[in-house]
Amino acid sequence: MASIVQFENVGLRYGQGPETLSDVSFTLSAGTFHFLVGASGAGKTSLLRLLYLSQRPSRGVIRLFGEDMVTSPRGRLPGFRRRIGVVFQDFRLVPHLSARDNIALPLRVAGMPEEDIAEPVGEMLAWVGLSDRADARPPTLSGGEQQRVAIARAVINRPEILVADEPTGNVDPDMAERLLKLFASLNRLGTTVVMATHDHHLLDRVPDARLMQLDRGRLVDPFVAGAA
Ligand SMILES: Nc1ncnc2c1ncn2[C@@H]1O[C@H](COP(=O)(O)OP(=O)(O)OP(=O)(O)O)[C@@H](O)[C@H]1O
Repeated sequence: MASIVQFENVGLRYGQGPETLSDVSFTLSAGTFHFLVGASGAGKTSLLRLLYLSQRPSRGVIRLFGEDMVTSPRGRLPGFRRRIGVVFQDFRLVPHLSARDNIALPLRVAGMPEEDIAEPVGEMLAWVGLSDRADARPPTLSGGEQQRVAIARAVINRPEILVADEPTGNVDPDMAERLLKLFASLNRLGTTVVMATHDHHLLDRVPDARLMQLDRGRLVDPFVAGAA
């Protein structure tokens, strides 16, 4: 399988502080599913930020889609970012847009004709159980509902890479399993998934998922979930 993500001796330092991530090296094959785990403060969100290109490393090499992201001209980064779906820990929904229009955003940005947008958005709303909240704006939604809108927005255009930071942190166990199934079906269609989670119950729910474990900014040797 071709590799879609490669980190080589990546380090990240915020300002003049100590390194938050050190000597992080790994390769993800296209179409794989990875859980990212580690104690609070271990560097999970920081690693994901590097992966979805909102942060540049202080050292090392990051290759996505076979291209070097560190030396790539800044003007090309938005094009790469559009191939990556992101579920942010704090959702980052557009507050004045309805749930429906938040979910439709990636399709509009990609230039999909307006008449083709309603159907996939309706399907996604149903998938995340929010058909009856389609016209609600984020400030009037609960945390769990906002999280589901954020997930629907991240996956609607079937990104090549899906990066999700604690995507089940605000939902009940049944909804967490349902959302995980959504990620797994997207993964079966070819999307490479990296999902940070504190929820260890979910780890054996995705067959063949691998575990990436961070310990104080360093990656512990990966092993297959469930085998440990
Ligand atoms: N923008 C920032 N500026 C300075 N320090 C930061 C910044 N973001 C994160 N850090 C620091 O980097 C370290 C790792 O934080 P990070 O959020 O990546 O951990 P995490 O594993 O995602 O934690 P959690 O599970 O609590 O979300 C922490 O010590 C944090 O204080």
